Amino acid sequence: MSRNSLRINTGLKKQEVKEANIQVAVRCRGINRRDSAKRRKESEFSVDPSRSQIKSLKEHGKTYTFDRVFGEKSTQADIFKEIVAPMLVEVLSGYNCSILAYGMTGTGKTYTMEGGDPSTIPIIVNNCPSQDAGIIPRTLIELFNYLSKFSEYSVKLSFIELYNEQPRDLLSTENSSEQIKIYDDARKGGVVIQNLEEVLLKDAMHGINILKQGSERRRKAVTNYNARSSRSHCVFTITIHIKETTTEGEELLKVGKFNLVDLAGSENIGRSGAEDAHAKEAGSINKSLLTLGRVIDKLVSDSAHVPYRDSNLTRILQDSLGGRTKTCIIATISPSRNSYDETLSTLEYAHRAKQIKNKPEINQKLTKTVLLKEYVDQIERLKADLQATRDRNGIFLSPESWRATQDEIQDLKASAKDLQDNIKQHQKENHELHDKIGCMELVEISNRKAVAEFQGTFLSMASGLEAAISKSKTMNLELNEAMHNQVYTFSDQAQKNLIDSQKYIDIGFDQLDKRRQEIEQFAVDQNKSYKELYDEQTRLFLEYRDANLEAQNNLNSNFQGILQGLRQVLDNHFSKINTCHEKVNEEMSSLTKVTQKHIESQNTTIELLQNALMDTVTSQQKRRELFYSEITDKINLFEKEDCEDILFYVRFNQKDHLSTFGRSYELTKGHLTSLEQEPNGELKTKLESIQNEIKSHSDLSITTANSASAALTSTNDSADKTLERLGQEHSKSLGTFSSDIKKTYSDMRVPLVNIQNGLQNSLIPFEKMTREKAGKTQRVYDDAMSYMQQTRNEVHSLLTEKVKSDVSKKRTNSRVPVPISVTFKRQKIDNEDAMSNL
Ligand SMILES: Nc1ncnc2c1ncn2[C@@H]1O[C@H](COP(=O)(O)OP(=O)(O)OP(=O)(O)O)[C@@H](O)[C@H]1O
Repeated sequence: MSRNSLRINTGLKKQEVKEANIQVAVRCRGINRRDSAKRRKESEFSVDPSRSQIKSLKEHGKTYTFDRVFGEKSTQADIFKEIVAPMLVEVLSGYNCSILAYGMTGTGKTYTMEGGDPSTIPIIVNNCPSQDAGIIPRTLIELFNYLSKFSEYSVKLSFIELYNEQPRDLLSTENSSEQIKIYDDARKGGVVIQNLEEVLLKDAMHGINILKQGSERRRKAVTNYNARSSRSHCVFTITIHIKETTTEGEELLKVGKFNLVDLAGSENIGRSGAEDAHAKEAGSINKSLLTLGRVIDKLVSDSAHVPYRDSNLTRILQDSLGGRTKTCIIATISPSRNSYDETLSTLEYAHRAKQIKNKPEINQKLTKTVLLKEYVDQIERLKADLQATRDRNGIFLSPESWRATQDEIQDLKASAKDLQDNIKQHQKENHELHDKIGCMELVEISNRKAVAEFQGTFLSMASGLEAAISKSKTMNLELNEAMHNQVYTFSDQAQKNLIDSQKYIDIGFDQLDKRRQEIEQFAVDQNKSYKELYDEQTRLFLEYRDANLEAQNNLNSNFQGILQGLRQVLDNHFSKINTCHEKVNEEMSSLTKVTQKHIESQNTTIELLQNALMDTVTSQQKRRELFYSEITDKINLFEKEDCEDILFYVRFNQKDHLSTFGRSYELTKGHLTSLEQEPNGELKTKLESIQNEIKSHSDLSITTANSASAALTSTNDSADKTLERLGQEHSKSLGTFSSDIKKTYSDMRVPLVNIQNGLQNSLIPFEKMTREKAGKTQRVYDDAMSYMQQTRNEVHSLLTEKVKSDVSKKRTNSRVPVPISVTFKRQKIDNEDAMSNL
């Protein structure tokens, strides 16, 4: 083991460098026993390792994308394979690399870096890392496996913690925390940790044992979130030298450094249950993490001044953040609902850090001669110191040590300057605060006025509340007196006070509940009797209705009987009419047949007569034509002989002949007419007799039909009348029935409405009383709340004054009490809800 000064970034040679973003991975562990039982099941984040995303499931929740996301199923081996192994390769090529585990307390930083609790879980099983072994043991095993190929190498490690901002060597056997110093090397650049022990490792197991021992010495405590909560930041550094021989035969040393940093957990002091010294630890942890956050912000915003010097943590990590180191941050989160805010803040923090750009540079390879020269120089320097001390009295230093001391002084001066800058900044902030306080004081005055007015009404409040208020006042006075020393306890007292008020309000609520139960019982009873009454009325109504229905049914069946009889009479009539009709039809068809025969024989006779007449006419015609042709021939002959006398004679004869012929023609015609007329007269007579016969049959049918129809009509009329009468009787009985029902309804309605009104009226005073009680309780509660708020404001203003006076007192680093924010949850008593429950 050698005590040395560890240079965080040494031996870097100038080279073309490319900027590279810090890699950020997020690991979400599974739910464990300590996560709040209520909220264990449903996480408010969805973790998607395949897309390297984490999404808040709340409304308007953000989605965060990282370089890698590991879900609860990811193993230690996965983390090593995907994050650490590639970085180890970089270290072995001569880069400085850092892995930082950051996250809320209890989320698995130490588990990720070191592994499970080594007192219960073995780190090595069968010469292999156990399932729970973390990054450090896996790195050591993998490193020595790799180095076994080389003949000459060295692996050194150092292990320090920063507890309450103070560095402490976890490898030192002495209680030597005072001896470690962190300062800037003005000449070579970088941060130097003086007097740090470095152990030369023989093998991986050696390194793992050292890790175990150092880890045991690390400060731990039990918190609500973690049974072995680390209360310090710790840096485990592995420095590797590998000898290489160039083609020219020159021996070179390749240097790589691996910083494995397990940061203390950020925590909500109230919820982690940290008290007294642990609250102070937590405050210090949060402070250094806050500085880390500010450094990240400044780096991201490319600010000219990055406040690395504001905390030892950021000084040590200076090269890993925005420097020449390759860095990866593993942000650990819990899936528990309880940790939603902390998880969100870790994700925001990690997301911002993703934008930091480093400029990784490979370390210059050292030649054996240079290294030997460095060692020889160091020995010479130490010798010179020893000699100088031996030769003279007092403290004497060699020029080298003198220069180192000078460096340290320079560093201290730079720190002092930074502090002065900080003081100026704080002064500026103080001025601004002062102005704000001025404004607040004005508000305070008006508040006091309002409070004074309120106190007037407040005094007239119920006696039970007065007791609680006077108790609060007493507690407030006590608080004011003890405020300087008991700021931390104020929260508890205020809480108690609040609990007392809450108790009083709870009693009020209990009474209100009781009263409500009584009213509900009353309402139930009323409802019961109302229901009984209603059931009775319904039963009576149903009985009455059933009786009426029966009567109606009887009436209906009687009516149906009568109707049936009437229908039968009608049916008889109709069958008689039908028989008549059939007879008439039969006679009509026989008459039609006879008539048809007469007509046919008549037609034959007419045809015969017409033929005979035609024959007579034709022979007459022929005779006349013959006669005419004889006459014509004779006339032609006489005309040819030109004999007037003869012609005259002939013509005279012809005239005779003609008149003779005319007479015989008229005779024939008359004969014909008589012939024509004779048969026509017979036929007519016959036809007339047939027609008469038909008419008499038809008249008989019509008479029969008319009498049947008249009988039917009279039957119908009498049936209609009977029906009308029955209908009138029925509607009359129905009218009586319905007016009876109406009357029963109206008789029932009045008592029912009265019952309802009675119920309503009986409820009104209860409603009013409940409303008043609820309103009164709300007012009492509001008054108590505003009084508590005023008390809080007073405490706050006193604290502000305290802060001012502390700042003005030489602006020393004296501890300024952290104002505790007391928030009172306002519970609204919903009158509407209270009433609706009735
Ligand atoms: N991925 C995981 N798988 C199994 N157990 C885990 C895992 N992460 C954490 N744990 C367990 O959760 C508990 C808390 O883990 P750990 O001590 O590593 O948290 P931490 O972040 O280092 O807390 P603190 O900041 O308080 O030191 C331990 O019991 C640890 O074994």
